[in-house]
Amino acid sequence: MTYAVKEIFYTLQGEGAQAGRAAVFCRFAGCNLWTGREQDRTSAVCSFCDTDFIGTDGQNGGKFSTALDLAEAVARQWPQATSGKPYVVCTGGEPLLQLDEALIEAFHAKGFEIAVETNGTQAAPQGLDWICVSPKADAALVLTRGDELKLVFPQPLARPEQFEALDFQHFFLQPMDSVLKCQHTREAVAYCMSHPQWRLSVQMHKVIGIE
Ligand SMILES: C[S@@+](CC[C@H](N)C(=O)[O-])C[C@H]1O[C@@H](n2cnc3c(N)ncnc32)[C@H](O)[C@@H]1O
Ligand SMILES: Nc1nc2[nH]cc(C(=O)O)c2c(=O)[nH]1
Ligand code: SF4
Ligand SMILES: [Mg+2]
Repeated sequence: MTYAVKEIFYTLQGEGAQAGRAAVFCRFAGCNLWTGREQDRTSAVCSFCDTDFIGTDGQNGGKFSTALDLAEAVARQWPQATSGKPYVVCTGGEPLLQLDEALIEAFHAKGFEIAVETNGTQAAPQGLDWICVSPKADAALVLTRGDELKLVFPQPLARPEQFEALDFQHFFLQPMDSVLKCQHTREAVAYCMSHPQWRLSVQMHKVIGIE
């Protein structure tokens, strides 16, 4: 299996229950809900994406012909001789189009705890340590259990009530980043205050200006 990776970088997780934790981000190229091209955005199933996931031309990106090659490239970004469990966040694009059990084994063999950020339209392979599902209106949800459900808000056709009974430990609303971000944030705050099952996820990395 060849893995197409847009970029690999070391930063702090900016979102959800693990926000503030040091992590290597492995951003896979490609998504099943948008081509990534601006001219296709309005007709895409997912039209609010904040990420460039086309191609393999980002920092440390490339095509990796084996799971070991990719795991080594990720491990090179983790600081040497530190305390704390190495942590990799697999994202994209849609990581579950590519992340397979061979790669999970290779990351584990390098000592990594493995998280995934997924749109929930694909089944997850065995062995992941942290599953964050972010459902999208108009895309059938296949992955209905995990560690956190992080709903970009508001999506008129994907309301929090549709997901509140699913099997997740944490439920987050993440204000949709767009020209209306401030309004979306106020609406998410109001929803969390009236529905305390839900917590607010502010995209911390954007606030503090890190990757
Ligand atoms: C770029 S996606 C990649 C992973 C996967 N395809 C997914 O959608 O979960 C990473 C996270 O950013 C969120 N996201 C994407 N665009 C956003 C936006 N405009 N505002 C807030 N969150 C956004 C997604 O919902 C997801 O939780
Ligand atoms: N710092 C930081 N945290 C993140 N959490 C999820 C991200 C993503 O794009 O999947 C992301 C990201 O791009 N940067
Ligand atoms: S599913 Fe994720 S990567 Fe794909 S377009 Fe939507 S937010 Fe972006
Ligand atoms: Mg991001």
